[in-house]
Amino acid sequence: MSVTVPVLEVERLSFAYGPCKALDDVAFQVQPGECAILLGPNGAGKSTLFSLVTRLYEAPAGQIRIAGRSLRQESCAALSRLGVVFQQPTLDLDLSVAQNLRYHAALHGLSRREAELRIREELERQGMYGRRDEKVRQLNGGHRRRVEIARALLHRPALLLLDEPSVGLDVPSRRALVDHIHALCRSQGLAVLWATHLIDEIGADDSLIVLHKGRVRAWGPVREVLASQGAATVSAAFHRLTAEGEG
Ligand SMILES: Nc1ncnc2c1ncn2[C@@H]1O[C@H](COP(=O)(O)OP(=O)(O)OP(=O)(O)O)[C@@H](O)[C@H]1O
Repeated sequence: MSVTVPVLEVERLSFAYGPCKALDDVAFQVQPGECAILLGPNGAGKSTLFSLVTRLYEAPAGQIRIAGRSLRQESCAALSRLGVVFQQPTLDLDLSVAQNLRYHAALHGLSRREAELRIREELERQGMYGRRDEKVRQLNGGHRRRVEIARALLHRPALLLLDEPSVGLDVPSRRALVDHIHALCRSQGLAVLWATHLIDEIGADDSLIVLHKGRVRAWGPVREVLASQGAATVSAAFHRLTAEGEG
């Protein structure tokens, strides 16, 4: 019997900024092909968790494994399996789409030939290959996001981290982004950890990780979290889970 290694394993993770406990004994897993939505009110600890998974900060307590590799003990191997789209766009506006992607491919040590093949593949997947020679400045927000996703997937990560990537997008661009990410999970077996405030971005087959005041209040498939809270909607379950401990 084959055992699937989780793409992301977070175990007993805690982190504090001085006296302020930002994460307290956080644990969850994301499996291949799973889209896990990280929901939490302001200050819940989402950015701190992302900073630890991307190794911007070192976790003093707990363990993070990406595709079975410990972020602490095998950090290069672990990080090479990670793609990230930050909330703030990070493309160079004065370079073309292809130039931005080539730069990223070089950082990941891809050969020129391999880089060109993957750039084509990822941009075609996003319907952006015909625009590869345009400067990023000429693209609208939705198209820039697509380029960022193509870039994050260029080195074929097992795990894609999305930090509120739909902020600032209009409704059709947001819908297209949500559909696209879900299609990638299904077709590529990509695992996604997606931080969002927007409950309408959640699909029926996604899983939820609800973080509040640094602790995981619920983790599991959407329907199980709804059932555990006796809630009809994600919004109602979220309000129940995050009202606890207020005041
Ligand atoms: N650099 C810092 N120094 C001190 N405290 C911090 C720092 N960054 C975050 N915090 C605190 O840590 C806790 C978690 O913050 P974090 O930014 O991770 O939450 P978040 O869920 O990302 O919030 P938001 O949705 O508002 O971005 C909060 O109480 C916050 O005030």
